[in-house]
Amino acid sequence: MSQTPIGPVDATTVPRYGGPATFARLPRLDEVSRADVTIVGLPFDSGVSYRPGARFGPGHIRAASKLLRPYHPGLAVHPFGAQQVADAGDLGLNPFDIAEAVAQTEQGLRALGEDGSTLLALGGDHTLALPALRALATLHGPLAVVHFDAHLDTWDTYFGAPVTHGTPFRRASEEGLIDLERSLHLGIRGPLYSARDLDDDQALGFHIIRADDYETDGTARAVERLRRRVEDAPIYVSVDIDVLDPAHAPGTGTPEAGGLTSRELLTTLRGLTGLNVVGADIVEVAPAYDHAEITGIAAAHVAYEILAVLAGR
Ligand SMILES: N=C(N)NCCCC(=O)O
Ligand SMILES: [Zn+2]
Ligand SMILES: [Zn+2]
Repeated sequence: MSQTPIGPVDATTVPRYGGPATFARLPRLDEVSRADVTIVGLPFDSGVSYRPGARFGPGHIRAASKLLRPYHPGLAVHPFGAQQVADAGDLGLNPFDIAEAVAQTEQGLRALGEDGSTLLALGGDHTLALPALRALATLHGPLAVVHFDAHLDTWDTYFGAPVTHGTPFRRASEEGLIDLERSLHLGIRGPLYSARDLDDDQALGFHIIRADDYETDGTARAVERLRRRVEDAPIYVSVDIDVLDPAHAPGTGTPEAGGLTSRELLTTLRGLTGLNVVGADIVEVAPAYDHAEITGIAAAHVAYEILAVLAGR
């Protein structure tokens, strides 16, 4: 990075509730010559199996990100100062054709990432992890997927449909986009269709750190297991906000009781410091079910935590 990054609008000059509608009031991508990290919205929710509304996620996360400050004390970094972060706005995705929206996402992300910029995508539903992995695997080869979710998302089909928000990691596994020796789910819990769901997931090769494991073993142990699993592989971080307990994230489409606290999630993400994160998404934020921006704030802080990890590179 040769120039000083352009950071957020100064909150001592322009109050936080005003200013640009970009993530954290950062510059738009067209206002900087190049971004080290590009934030992009993916407003699409035609792949959901229950409550719709995640198409409004990107705007909600941006609105809830206005209070983020420039210094991250936990990691002693300036997430917006150590690197140029910019907001590319939203991709235009067809709401009536999943296959086309998935193709548009892959193409859009590939275009944004081709200059080496690290992508942080704001969903949108979890279907979008599939085109994101397609785009990034072309650049990096098979990726270690660090997947935070209540759900496995390795189911086969819904109503015969292969590309949905419950199936992205099955399809991506079949396509060879995932390093299945280095991938894991964290926060898994709740009712399944049958015990076979877990067998199928294990047969693909995923490891699981369950929500219950946080209760019995604590967050530090989860971080230890996570780091041992991924080693130095290129990592794709996928955060389905329903990994959080509905008390910490009510604004989502398929909520499950007994989830992580936002503190457990943020601390685990911080544990990715020093690892090779090459891309990330935050998905399933459905603002119509949110209250007092609880879910939006959690998602904005998840993004900030990931940016802080990237700033440490
Ligand atoms: N990816 C999310 N959020 N949910 C998947 C749930 C699929 C189901 O309805 O069983
Ligand atoms: Zn989920
Ligand atoms: Zn999911």
